[in-house]
Amino acid sequence: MEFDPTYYNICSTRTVQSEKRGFFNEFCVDVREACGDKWLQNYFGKLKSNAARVLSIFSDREVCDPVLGVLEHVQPVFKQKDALFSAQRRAQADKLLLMSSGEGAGAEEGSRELLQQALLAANLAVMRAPDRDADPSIDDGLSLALAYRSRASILIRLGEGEAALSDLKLATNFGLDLKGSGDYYCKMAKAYATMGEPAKAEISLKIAEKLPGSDSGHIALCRQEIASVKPPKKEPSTEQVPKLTHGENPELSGASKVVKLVETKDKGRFVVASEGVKTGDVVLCEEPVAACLIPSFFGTNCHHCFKRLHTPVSCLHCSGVAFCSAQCMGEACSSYHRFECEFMDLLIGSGMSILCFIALRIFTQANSLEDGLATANLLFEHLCSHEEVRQADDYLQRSLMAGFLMRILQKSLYFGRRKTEGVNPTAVELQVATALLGLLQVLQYNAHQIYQTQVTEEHRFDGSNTVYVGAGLYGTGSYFNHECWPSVAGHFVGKKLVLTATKPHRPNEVVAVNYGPLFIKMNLKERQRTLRGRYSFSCNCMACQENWPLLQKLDKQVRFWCTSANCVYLLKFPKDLAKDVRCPRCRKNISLKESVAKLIKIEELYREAARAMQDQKTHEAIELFKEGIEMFFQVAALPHKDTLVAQQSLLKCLSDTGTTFKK
Ligand SMILES: C[S@@+](CC[C@H](N)C(=O)[O-])C[C@H]1O[C@@H](n2cnc3c(N)ncnc32)[C@H](O)[C@@H]1O
Repeated sequence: MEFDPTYYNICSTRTVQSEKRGFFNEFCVDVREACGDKWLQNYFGKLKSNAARVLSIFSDREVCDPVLGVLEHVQPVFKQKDALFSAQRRAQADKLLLMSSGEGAGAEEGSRELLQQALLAANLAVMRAPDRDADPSIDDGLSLALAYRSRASILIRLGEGEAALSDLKLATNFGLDLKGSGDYYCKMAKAYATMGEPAKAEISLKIAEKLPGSDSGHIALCRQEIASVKPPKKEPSTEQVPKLTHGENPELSGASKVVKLVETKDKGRFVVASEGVKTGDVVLCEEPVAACLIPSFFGTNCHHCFKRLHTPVSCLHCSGVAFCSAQCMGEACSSYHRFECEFMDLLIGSGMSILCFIALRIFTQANSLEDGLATANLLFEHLCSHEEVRQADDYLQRSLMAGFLMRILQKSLYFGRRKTEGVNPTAVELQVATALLGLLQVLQYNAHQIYQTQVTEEHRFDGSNTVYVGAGLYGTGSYFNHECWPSVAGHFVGKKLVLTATKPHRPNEVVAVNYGPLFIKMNLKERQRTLRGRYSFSCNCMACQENWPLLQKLDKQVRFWCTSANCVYLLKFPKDLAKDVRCPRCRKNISLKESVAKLIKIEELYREAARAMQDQKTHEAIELFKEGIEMFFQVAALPHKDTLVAQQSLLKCLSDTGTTFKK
């Protein structure tokens, strides 16, 4: 397929700027107008290195004025804390909690509804409350601690003891002197009771009794209440980190020993089976080098581990991001978030893509500036960036983004206190901007979308949905090439990328992922256009070579392998099973009776697996699909409608063992 530069540019632009909205777009347009075509094509477009490009945008007179002019104005823009708002939400939460206790018998539903509303208000109170003593004019500087305490009471009523205990602990951490109060130990006792830990509940009550001036009446009432507590049934987590089949490959971190890396001139480096891979083998289980949550999920998912939020814990300085636990908050705030915190709304408002967030994160999460530089340079050196197809416009846009991100780092004191407030980069700042430009190039071709599965209350599969919550860069995951029908299924456990074989692979057979265009949904021409534009290659996979039809146009046809030893020829379903067929390749007469019998067995396995899915027996379904698919590839080849559906269903089941959430 011909290279289409206009389409390539549209695709490429999207990887820097996710939306037309946002000031970064205007910034690019202004710079583009100022520099003119001649300079862009004849000078900038001919520069040979990222260092030269970055230096050029800061120093060439054709562009430096608008560049410095805009970057000069970079200032913190973030969601501030608001103690008054927090106190109001807390009062609302307390009132709703009180109202829920007033609901009479038989009004359990209504009470639960009120408690859920109370929890929402308390969550807002937590998110907007400033750190201890940051605003002493309201709540004596204790808004945050009070918000946690209020939320703990609601959680106890909701039967969520563990979360309540964590909030009580946070309330004391943020300044409430609760340890001398009988009420605190009574709350702890109730929390333990809902967790099914009566011994710990009793110890808490005993402590309450021993406190000076303890209210024995209140404690007795509490004991009574606890006696009638029925700990709610806890749904066991279905999330599992699988083990790599045959252990980790010492030469390919995160990958199994059943695969290896090879390289060819036309396909670059890619992963193939080493000895042979069976259906269901786990070939990759890898943490990202860096991963970022998409901004539209900042209110619903943990900024650090991407888990769905229930009782958020806030950053102590901004209200823009939320964490699922104090631990995630601590890890993020002592690392990348301290640099990103005050600039989050500016970054979002710029309209930059998720890939730009990842580029920035590689620096903000590093232990030191030197580590950040080393990681970024290594990634640029090792991952594909397709410098050969990049146009001058594209380089300019990416260089401007690199400059903007470097400016954010300057303003967030990533480089320490600077001698001047001006933008003009120092030598090391230029190195960072250069490395950022390199990252923006490799991320375009190597980042992975991160998914979670949304399941309904009623059923794990019926009505389930795949939700794209973030993106990440995976060191080994980046070496998997594409095919229009992948041979592995990808799912995520948190941010871990797991790839599982969905068919058997012979030694040296490509282990391929899918970059988006699937043959079952998109025709050959569209796929080729997308892959050319987005990933700069022409696909030559079997689905493309043989131009397999879309799933809806696929009939029930199946092609069987010739059964004579070492012959690799595909034969149509025989017209008369009683008769032998002649293979045109090996010229032998063979019987396909056994192959057809196996196909009948395979179809039965697929049906059993589908029934297991209907009964929500995920692991049973996985085993049945694995057995059926493995058997299919012994006797026949794709495309075969039922096997394609079985492979897709296997992916659904595997995703169900990863990160899922209920709405
Ligand atoms: C994520 S990287 C995969 C690793 C890459 N082959 C390398 O050497 O670094 C994506 C790039 O690999 C190449 N690629 C992926 N699948 C391919 C395929 N089926 N045929 C040819 N090139 C492919 C394209 O250049 C694409 O932009």
